[in-house]
Amino acid sequence: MNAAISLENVYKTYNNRSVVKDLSFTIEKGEIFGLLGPNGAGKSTTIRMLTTLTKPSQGQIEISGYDVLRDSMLVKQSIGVVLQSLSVDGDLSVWENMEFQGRLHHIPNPKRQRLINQWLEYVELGSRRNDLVKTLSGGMKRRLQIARALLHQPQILFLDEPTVGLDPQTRRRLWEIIQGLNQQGMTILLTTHYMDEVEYLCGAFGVRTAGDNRKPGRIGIMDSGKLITLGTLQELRSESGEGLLVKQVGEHWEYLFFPTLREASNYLNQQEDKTGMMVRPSNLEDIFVELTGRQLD
Ligand SMILES: Nc1ncnc2c1ncn2[C@@H]1O[C@H](COP(=O)(O)OP(=O)(O)OP(=O)(O)O)[C@@H](O)[C@H]1O
Repeated sequence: MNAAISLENVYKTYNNRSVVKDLSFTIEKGEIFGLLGPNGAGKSTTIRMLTTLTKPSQGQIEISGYDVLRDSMLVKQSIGVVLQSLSVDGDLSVWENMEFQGRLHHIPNPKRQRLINQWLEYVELGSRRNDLVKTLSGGMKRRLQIARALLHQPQILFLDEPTVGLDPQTRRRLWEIIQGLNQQGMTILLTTHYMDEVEYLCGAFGVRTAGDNRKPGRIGIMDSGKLITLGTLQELRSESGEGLLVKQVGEHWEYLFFPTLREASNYLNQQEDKTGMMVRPSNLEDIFVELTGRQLD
């Protein structure tokens, strides 16, 4: 079995209300997987269950072949976690934050020093090692969080909305860092509200180098606690329709999916009155809105 992450009929219930319902899917080793969903869909709760921060109410979760309930220590050793809240200590220096994490994981010296150096260089914070974390920008803090999560050499990295609140340049730099980790073989599960993030990291726009045999990442969309679809960007587009006719009706827009762009164009050409109509390829946001019936905040 080559699964890095596997969920089987997982539920999470708070006060008799199931906020995650019958979740089953598998993520392969080395895969990059984007979990999308509107606010309250259950993405963070799912990440919290996968990272042993909260227990599933029902069902089975295995991480690197270890059960999250029975073998939680082994699970913790095999994962790195970057959550939404910035959990780095602002009154410590960059290096001290890394030192603290290394000691928590009982990484002996000189290996600890070597790994701290290696990961700070990787996230381009080597020159800021002695600076207090509170003097860093939001993007630098996020990079420090990633470096810290990787210090104990996990095989799987969980990122809960890694680029929220960051400017476009900083977001792109983080994408490159995340993609680089995946290219080195790291399994990555991220949640996000940003369609372009998923399209870049899990879709057709991710940079592929010559001889790069990686498969495109997969995307899961959750809504009201359930996984409503799962596949590569291309699979999701084929399923919903690759061609889209956008039509203005009064103050609203209607979206009509067609199997191909050509079929959408043919339909448009057959219309006597083409006012307020246009045809274009469908994208992830169209599919998201079609499936969840609403847009992300
Ligand atoms: N500790 C808790 N106690 C009770 N309800 C909770 C708890 N944690 C989460 N919930 C509820 O579970 C549902 C799913 O929340 P969750 O944070 O997992 O969604 P999300 O998809 O991550 O949303 P967002 O995109 O806003 O972060 C929400 O209705 C939330 O109010």
